[in-house]
Amino acid sequence: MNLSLPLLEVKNLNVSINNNEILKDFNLTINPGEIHAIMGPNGSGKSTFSKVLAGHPAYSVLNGDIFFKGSSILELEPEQRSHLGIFLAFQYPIEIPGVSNEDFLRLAYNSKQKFYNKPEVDPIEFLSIMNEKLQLVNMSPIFLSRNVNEGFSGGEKKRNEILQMILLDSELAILDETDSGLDIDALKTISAGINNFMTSSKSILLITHYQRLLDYIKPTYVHVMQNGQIIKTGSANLAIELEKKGYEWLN
Ligand SMILES: Nc1ncnc2c1ncn2[C@@H]1O[C@H](COP(=O)(O)OP(=O)(O)OP(=O)(O)O)[C@@H](O)[C@H]1O
Repeated sequence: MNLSLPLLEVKNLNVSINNNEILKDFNLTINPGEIHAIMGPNGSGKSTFSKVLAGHPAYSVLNGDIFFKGSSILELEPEQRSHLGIFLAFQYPIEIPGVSNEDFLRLAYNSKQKFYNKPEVDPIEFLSIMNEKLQLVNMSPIFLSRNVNEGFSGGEKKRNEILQMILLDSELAILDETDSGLDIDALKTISAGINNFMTSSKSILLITHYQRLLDYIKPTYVHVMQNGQIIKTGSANLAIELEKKGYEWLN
């Protein structure tokens, strides 16, 4: 991988849903090794941005482009984006009744293996891979035999998202309010898992409302989003300032 190339480059992106323009001339560049946090008031377009990156079909890109590792991804299906290295941990992870977590994760893992012409793993090999990953997020193997997210508590769902992220080893991890619903110990465990995942060739985009997550995962940049645009960028200190002063002073 070319480390001098931005991992993600979003240029003048305008996005609408149901004829409502949500992202307006949105620009963001993320280089390998960087952690970016996006904060901002409710409804400012943070989740919309994350879903557009992952290729959610409900959103229309009216203008602009998204480059991942130097190539436009606008025409790519969500699955192709995922194989290329974009991972989105959902704000509200979905339940998949009737599908075991283990089967789901193995399918996702093998689908990526296949994309890169690598051998697929059988259930026994997969379990040995998973045992190591489960420990990283302090999850019991019991969760592998349960159906995907079905009946999981809020925090368990978030933990399961991070497990998937670690397994797929994606280069760009987008974490949408991963800290919400986590108890104090889980926040520390999950943060350690995320920090462990991070390398100089990967990047993380954190969407969060609270500074506390950034005590554990140190951002390179903190951005404030408002009305579909980034209106301010600063260092980790900006998050501390926002916690004290809110968003009003920025207008
Ligand atoms: N299907 C839709 N139809 C109409 N408007 C929508 C639709 N989906 C999202 N929006 C609007 O887009 C705007 C941005 O929503 P988004 O979820 O991206 O905000 P957010 O910054 O992530 O908010 P929060 O901090 O509350 O999670 C909101 O005003 C929302 O109502």
